[in-house]
Amino acid sequence: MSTRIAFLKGHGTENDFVIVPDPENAIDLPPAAVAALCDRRAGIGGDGLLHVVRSAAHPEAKEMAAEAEWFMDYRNGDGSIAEMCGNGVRVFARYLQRAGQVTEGDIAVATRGGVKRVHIAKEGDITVGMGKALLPEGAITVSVGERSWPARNVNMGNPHAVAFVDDLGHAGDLFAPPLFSPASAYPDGVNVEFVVDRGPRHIALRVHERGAGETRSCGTGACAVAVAAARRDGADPAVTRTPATYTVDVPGGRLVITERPDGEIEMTGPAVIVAEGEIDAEWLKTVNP
Ligand SMILES: N[C@@H](CCC[C@H](N)C(=O)O)C(=O)O
Repeated sequence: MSTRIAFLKGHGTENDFVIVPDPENAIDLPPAAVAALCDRRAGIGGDGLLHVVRSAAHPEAKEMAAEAEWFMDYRNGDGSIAEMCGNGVRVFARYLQRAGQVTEGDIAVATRGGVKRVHIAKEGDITVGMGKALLPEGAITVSVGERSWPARNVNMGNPHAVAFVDDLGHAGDLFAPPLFSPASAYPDGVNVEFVVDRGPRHIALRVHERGAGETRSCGTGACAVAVAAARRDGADPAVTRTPATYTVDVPGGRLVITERPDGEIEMTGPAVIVAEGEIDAEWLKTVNP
């Protein structure tokens, strides 16, 4: 392996990522190396890492290679693996565009949550087909300190608990993960969203992400809260045959989410590459001996 490894840094509504292009899947990135790269003091810093690999070169993506040339091997900032990242997939597409691997228009990206269709507009935002939400039945409770709320279980490929609150400040500092019950609802942990109304079909959230802590945005989380809000508001596009669009304000910006009558969810938002550089492979070896 060369002594320098290329990286880029990007964000989508301030959900920020270290991007490691590795078309042939030649770079060893165990959890400790990912956590070190995402460390905001001793590393580059990021909520997560986007390992950019050709689908054909990755054992988890080979079967998607005919449909999608590139695989988003997404990792959380603590090194754990997640099924899907909505902001990440937009940033991933922006990277491919900047690298000349794709042009504007429609592309497909393989993820652990399946192949996602991405539209890169000529200027500005990127739209992702996020698939359908699953809404498992069962009462969920989310707690922070002395406060508890009923929550909606929404699966966007990854798990979410959505709690409507009176005030986003009631979620406290979110330094520790919110508690949830029953534990059996989320055997692999959960992303927790706290939501308030801002106006008709306009909501705002704070999120505590599994594997990252409180972040400035979560794309799958924004989709989960839009679906939970729609059901609460009596808007089920499958029943009304009318798309439901929600504007979701996150601490780092704004996402627009539309659920169509067939259940497919589209998310539109920005994706920005802010820097590129080189990782010292010798340093990486010290955190990944
Ligand atoms: N920030 C992401 C979600 C990343 C994965 C999540 N932390 C998990 O573990 O499920 C997004 O924009 O969707």
